[in-house]
Order: sequence, then structure tokens, then C-alpha cells
Amino acid sequence: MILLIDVGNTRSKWALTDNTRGINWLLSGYWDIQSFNQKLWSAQLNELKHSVERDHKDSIDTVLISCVAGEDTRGVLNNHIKETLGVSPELPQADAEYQSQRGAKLVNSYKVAAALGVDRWLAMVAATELSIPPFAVIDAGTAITLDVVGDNGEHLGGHIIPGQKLMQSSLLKDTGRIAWSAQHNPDSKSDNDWLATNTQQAVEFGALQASVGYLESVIDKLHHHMSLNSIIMTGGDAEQLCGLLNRSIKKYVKYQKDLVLQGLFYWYRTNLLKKTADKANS
Ligand SMILES: Nc1ncnc2c1ncn2[C@@H]1O[C@H](COP(=O)(O)OP(=O)(O)O)[C@@H](O)[C@H]1O
Ligand SMILES: CC(C)(COP(=O)(O)O)[C@@H](O)C(=O)NCCC(=O)O
Ligand SMILES: [K+]
Repeated sequence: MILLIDVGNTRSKWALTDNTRGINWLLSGYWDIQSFNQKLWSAQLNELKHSVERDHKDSIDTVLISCVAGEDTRGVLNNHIKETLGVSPELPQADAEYQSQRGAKLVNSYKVAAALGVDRWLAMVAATELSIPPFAVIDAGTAITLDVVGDNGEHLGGHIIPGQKLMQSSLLKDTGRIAWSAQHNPDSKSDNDWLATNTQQAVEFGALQASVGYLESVIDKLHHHMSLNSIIMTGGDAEQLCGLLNRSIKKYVKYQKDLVLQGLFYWYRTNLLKKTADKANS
């Protein structure tokens, strides 16, 4: 059984599959990363281990992790999975190049390939398997990232902007009065859902509007520059943001629930096939 985990800066999304033929999750879910501690992870991993043994008469023998949390978390995670499941996890980084099963190429534009967030890379890997370039990938999580891939699979580049929570927390942290006002006027609700008459919602609605404005303008700009085949959106805030886009922009955007986990699956399958072919040729 293969366990795939996507450790973001807010949550860890996971999925279990028993084969490499195609995307077919047997179980999937998420854990809160803010409460990252050995005990909690032990409990969750043990629960997963037992349900695989009990319900599927199988065991977890392969663990793959996409991790953009800090180096310490990578190390702790590595040791912890080894202890709990008895498996050494694989934690890929962004590669210089990827080739899809159809032979389509994806080429990293960063001089130092591994400096590109592995979640961004894996989301593009999945998009390379699922669609034909040129395409764009938007991941609305802790940060909102945009990545654009040209005709020949070349990564043309992208953006990183703060996501909903980060926009709001930076205002609370770096101003003198916002936190105070938010605390001292807590129960008043605004009459509508986009213009606020209290601090808390002024910050919340502002962050949403900023993200929607960014997405509409960047998608519009992309369409002026190139004729994209698809724009794929993923991440914890993607559905909400998609729903707020104006209709002429929304029609271009496809939502995919767990693009990074899908990318991790394709990355693993491609590397497994390569290893098997190399072995056969040696
Ligand atoms: N059950 C949930 N727990 C936490 N965040 C959630 C949940 N459902 C939706 N979200 C939204 O998803 C965002 C995190 O998205 P996600 O893609 O998981 O981020 P990351 O990959 O950076 O950890 C949060 O900022 C929050 O607004
Ligand atoms: C941009 C990110 C913080 C996004 O992380 P997330 O929102 O998924 O938690 C992550 O992809 C990252 O740390 N990237 C490294 C820098 C880069 O991609 O240029
Ligand atoms: K993201």
C-alpha cells in the first residue's frame, strides 16, 4: 500500500492507494500541521496503519512526502515515519525536468531546480499528465502560487502571494490598532458580505477581495499574452475563490481537489518505471 502525504504550511493532506495504474484513492483526509507533534502524528499514523491491516489485509510499504515545511519538520517527519510505520519515506524535491507517460516534457525554469517549492513542481507534474500545455496552475493555500507552463512544457515562471490567513495575520501583527479594534468590537456583523462595518470582517473581506482581484487580473493578462488550454486551481481556498470570480474568468478555470497528491503519485510512478527499466537494461 502506498501512502502519499502533502505537508503544506497549514495542513497535511494524505491519500492511500494500492496500485500505480491510475489515481484511485482508497482513503484520504487531512491533518492539522499547526498541531504538529509526535504524539498526534503517532496516533494518526497508527490509526491509518491499523485500518489498512484490518480493512484491506495489507500494510503500508511505501511512503512519499511532499514537504514545504522547514528542514526540521522534514527531519522529524522522516524519523517519525520510520519509527511508526517501519518505512523510510521518500521526500522528493523539484527536479530539473519531468517526462509524462505520453512523453510530454516539463522543464523547471529555476537555476537551482530544488529552490522551486516541491508542491508547485508536483502540481505542474500532475497538470502535465492531465492536460496539454500551455496551461497555468494556481494553488490557493497558505500562499497563493501561480505557475505558467508554455507550449513545449517550459515553466515560464509564476508568482507567490500571501493567502487568506497570511494577509490577515500580517495586518494584525504589524499595526497598532487592528488587533485591539477586532477584539473590542467582536459581535457586530456587517449588513452585506463584501463591505464591512467592523474590523474583523474588514480584514477578512479585504483579503478575499485582494485575492479575487489578483486572480481576475492575472488570468485576464495571461489570456492577452497566450492562448492557454487550461487553468487548473487547487488548494484549501480554491473552491471559495473560484466561486467569487466573475463569470467571464470563471469559465476558464477548472478545480482539482488534490493536485499536489496527484503529482506525487505520478512522480512516484514515473520514477518506479524508470528504475525498473534501468535494472532490466543493466
Ligand atoms: N478543514 C480545514 N482546515 C484548515 N484549513 C482549511 C480547511 N478547509 C479549508 N481550509 C482553508 O484552506 C487553507 C489551507 O489550504 P491548504 O491548501 O491546505 O494549505 P497548505 O498546503 O499551505 O497547508 C486555509 O487557509 C483555510 O482557509
Ligand atoms: C510558496 C510556498 C510557500 C507555498 O506553500 P504552501 O502555500 O503550499 O504551504 C512553497 O511552495 C515554497 O516554500 N516554495 C519555495 C519558494 C519558491 O517556490 O520559489
Ligand atoms: K500554495
